Amino acid sequence: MRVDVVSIFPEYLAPLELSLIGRARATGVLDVAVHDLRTWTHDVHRTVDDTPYGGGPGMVMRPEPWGEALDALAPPGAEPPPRLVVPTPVGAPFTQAMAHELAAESRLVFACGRYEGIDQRVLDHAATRMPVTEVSLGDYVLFGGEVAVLVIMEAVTRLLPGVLGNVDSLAEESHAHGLLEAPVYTKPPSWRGHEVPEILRSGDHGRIARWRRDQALLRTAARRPDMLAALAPGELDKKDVAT
Ligand SMILES: N#Cc1c(-c2ccc3ccn(Cc4ccc(CN5CCCCC5)cc4)c3c2)n[nH]c1N
Repeated sequence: MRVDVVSIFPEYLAPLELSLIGRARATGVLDVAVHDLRTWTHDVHRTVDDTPYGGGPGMVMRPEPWGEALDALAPPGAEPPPRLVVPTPVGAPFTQAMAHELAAESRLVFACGRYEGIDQRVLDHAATRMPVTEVSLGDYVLFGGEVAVLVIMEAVTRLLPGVLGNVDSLAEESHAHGLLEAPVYTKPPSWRGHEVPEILRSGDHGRIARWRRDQALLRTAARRPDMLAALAPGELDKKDVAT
């Protein structure tokens, strides 16, 4: 997968060189390039923003540098065109399902906005020649899109072939089964007066699976009743609701 990221703070994306993403890059699974939007400015002050039409707080990112950046990174006629991913407070919620969709793409271009956002015409023009996805991490307000790109890139990279050694963990992930995961434990068996639940040390895999399912249901009911309500009919088998 080829990924281009455009930002006025390219150094914010330095973590993309670390850990599993760094290894995915080193092994060729992932090819990432980070670009400074100011590369595509031509004035002495390298201006990327201006006041909003219609008034309102803050500044808006000018369309011209973005237009030239996207022309350079996604030349008209390039096949297949990349998917343009734009983190924004007004985007669709980023979910594990969306992470899977993005992981299936061969090319992604991330546009990191700042200030009050990017002139809408940039997205409208891009949409005439490539798929555009406006995405939000959640209902809270960030300074810009860079942190969102780090989150999205981590969620997507985990799904790429060969990145996660233990593919079982992908299959077991809560958002794959619609429930939150059960609590996890490791050695020592007793720590500061806290014991590992005996069931997990019993070796009885059937009872352990039952216990984990029960814990997942309890957690989900307590913390994410929306996920419980969204479970497909039949996902909760009779044993789950036994008293
Ligand atoms: N993903 C994601 C995000 C972002 C995100 C993503 C990208 C950018 C680019 C710029 N900002 C800053 C910003 C902050 C608030 C507002 C809204 N205005 C506030 C003042 C009155 C008018 C409306 C706009 C722009 C961004 C924030 N925030 N939260 C997420 N989950």
